[in-house]
Amino acid sequence: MSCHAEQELSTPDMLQGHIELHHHLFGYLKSMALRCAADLGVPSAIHRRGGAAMISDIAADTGVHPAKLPHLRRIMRVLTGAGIFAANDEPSSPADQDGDAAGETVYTLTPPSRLLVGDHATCNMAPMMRFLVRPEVAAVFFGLDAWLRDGDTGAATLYQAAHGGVPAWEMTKRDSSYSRALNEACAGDTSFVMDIAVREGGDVFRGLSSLVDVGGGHGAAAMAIARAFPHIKCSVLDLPQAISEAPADGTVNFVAGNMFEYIPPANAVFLKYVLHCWGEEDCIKILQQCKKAIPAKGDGGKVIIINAVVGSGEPQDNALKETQVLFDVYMMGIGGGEREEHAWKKIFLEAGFSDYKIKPILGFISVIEVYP
Ligand SMILES: C[S@@+](CC[C@H](N)C(=O)[O-])C[C@H]1O[C@@H](n2cnc3c(N)ncnc32)[C@H](O)[C@@H]1O
Repeated sequence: MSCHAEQELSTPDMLQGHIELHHHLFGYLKSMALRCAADLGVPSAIHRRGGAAMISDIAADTGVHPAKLPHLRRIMRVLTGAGIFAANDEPSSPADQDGDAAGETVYTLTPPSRLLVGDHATCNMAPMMRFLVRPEVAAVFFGLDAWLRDGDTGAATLYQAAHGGVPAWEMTKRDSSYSRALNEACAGDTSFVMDIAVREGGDVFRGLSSLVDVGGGHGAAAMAIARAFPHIKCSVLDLPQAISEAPADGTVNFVAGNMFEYIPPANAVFLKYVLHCWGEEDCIKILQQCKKAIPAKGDGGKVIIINAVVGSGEPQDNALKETQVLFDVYMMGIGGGEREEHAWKKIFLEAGFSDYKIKPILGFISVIEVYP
């Protein structure tokens, strides 16, 4: 039996549709190839060779077995096609992969692979690659259609539906390797975003003498703030499973606790990438606790949020819009979502705050100051 489309589409349209479907269906191979290159340290290897390297150099520097050189070439070919690396003379067909000509290919870095050079201290995004393709994370989205049809899940998130009812932040308690991978991913991303936040939105920290980073994980944001503004006494509040593995170097004070119950007092509460993990009601509860922790209206207290504000920032190109949509679906999986300004405003007002100010710093990522 032929499918419906075969009777309706011209042959060129069928071919095009077939190609595009495969492009999307194999999309996960790009994610896996990217994770592989990040784990092998390919971007750093190219960087150490002065920014340009042949496949044999990359293999030698990353510990790839010489017998696997043709396979590494295939991976590099996928990633070059995806814009992660650039190549001077990319082989034109898979049949050329093992030929001599392919041996001459010189790979260079592009902006995305430059973000994968180095370690945490130098803004490394590699831990995020590792985390986002973990089986526990990918598994969340396998049940999407069933979850959408199911009206009986009550408050259960897609994450819980995929993990036998266990919420995301309970999983970090049960599985220390998952917890470590998440915290390392957040720390890598944070060191990158905080560089920009301090540069573009640093004014929000001026005049503060103390700050508590709520849901601050391993303290990367608090440490960045303490480095840029040494007079601010910075603390981090997070769940015990995150705090127990935090690298305490004395720069910031770590407190294990639950933000729904108590937040230690400070001039300002800082929340980076926390509220988009939660639905509206939970955000209001968290912000009510934040309000109790800061000085009252007129006494300089505020909440500083770093999160996406959908539709904010410069006019958006398609890649940025698509990234925003993907972030939103990912957060939906955990039980939250990305918000437009009107949704943020509703939450702030319902939590008892009187005003707010949004400053876009990186695409749709903004610094939001919220005042009692
Ligand atoms: C997406 S991560 C963001 C981490 C960090 N702020 C960043 O931007 O890198 C969310 C953090 O919230 C923490 N968290 C979740 N539930 C919490 C709770 N009830 N109390 C305190 N922290 C919590 C998690 O452990 C995790 O570190």
